[in-house]
Amino acid sequence: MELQELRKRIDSIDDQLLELLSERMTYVKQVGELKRSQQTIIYRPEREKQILDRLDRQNKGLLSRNAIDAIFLEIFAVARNLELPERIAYLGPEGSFTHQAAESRFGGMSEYLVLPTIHSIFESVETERARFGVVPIENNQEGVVGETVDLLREKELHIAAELLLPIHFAFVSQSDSLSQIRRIYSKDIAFRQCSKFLREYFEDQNIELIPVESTSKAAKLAFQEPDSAAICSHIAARLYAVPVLFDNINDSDQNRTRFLIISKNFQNQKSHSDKTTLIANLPNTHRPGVLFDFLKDFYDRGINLTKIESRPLRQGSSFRYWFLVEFEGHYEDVPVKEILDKHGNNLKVLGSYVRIS
Ligand SMILES: O=C(O)C(=O)C[C@]1(C(=O)O)C=C[C@@H](O)C=C1
Repeated sequence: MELQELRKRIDSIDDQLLELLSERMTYVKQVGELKRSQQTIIYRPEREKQILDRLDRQNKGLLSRNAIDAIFLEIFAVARNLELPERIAYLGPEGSFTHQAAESRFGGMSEYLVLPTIHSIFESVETERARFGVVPIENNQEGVVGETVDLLREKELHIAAELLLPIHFAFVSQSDSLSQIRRIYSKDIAFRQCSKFLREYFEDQNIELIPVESTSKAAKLAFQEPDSAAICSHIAARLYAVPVLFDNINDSDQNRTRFLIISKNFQNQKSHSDKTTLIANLPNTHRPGVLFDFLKDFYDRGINLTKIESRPLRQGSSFRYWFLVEFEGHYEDVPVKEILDKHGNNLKVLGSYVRIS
């Protein structure tokens, strides 16, 4: 087929897509009105997951699961905006991986509040300046983000969803040739995680590696100084319009960060694969068997634990701990309810949500 004919067909399909999307949005608007009259929650991650799973099962064409997710998550984000525009706070600066994570779930059209600390994200959600907050909780190479875990215990907020972002670094520069590059900006940790690439391409050159506070600042500097380069996220490269010379330069392809979407007064309905996060303040943990007995309650009911993290109680000079516990299942599942009833006041459920990790 000729190019012109191919484009004519694409145009005709786009017209149909637009019409269908508009029709979809008329129903979405009605859902929004229903939800407003019943005062229920707009964001329903478990419903979105159900749609994505169904489309994936039905899919016979060229689109991969990732492609379907990307397209439809953007449609859901537009739909939620139509139902009720909701502000989302994320840990900045703009161009950070948390920004990339927030956009992957809430789309390009949402209103964002960029805040400088994890504490300020929790506060903005607590005071309802933002409906949702996006914070990192752990990286599979570097471990847990202690501040997030501690604030989950301190504040009365809930977990609405989790999301996983592959941490892919890009090498960006205005310069056409590597030999013209004099300096590379990035965060310390990014230099560490891209050491093979740096060795391979820059070992023999006299290049300065300059650590800065964020990879987005690095991208900005690379934009301002043509004889420099930056190692940064895709979103930062796009934000500052610095050309990507090499993509995915990280040593390990397995580097992933897990983020939480936090909210006030949020409860998810059950889906087929949920995860629950809770805080356990067990009394007398210095005595033998206290933690063992608690964990045995999960074992006895065949509940799979996915994470346990101990954090200091910060009571006087003692070494005592509380625990962040995560497991497969929903807080409304009978075996989970039994555990919650048994340990009552010692547990605080932060939420059950669609399991991704
Ligand atoms: O089904 C709903 O509850 C909707 O609000 C519709 C819709 C969608 O676009 O399909 C939008 C937002 C929700 O997060 C889930 C699904």
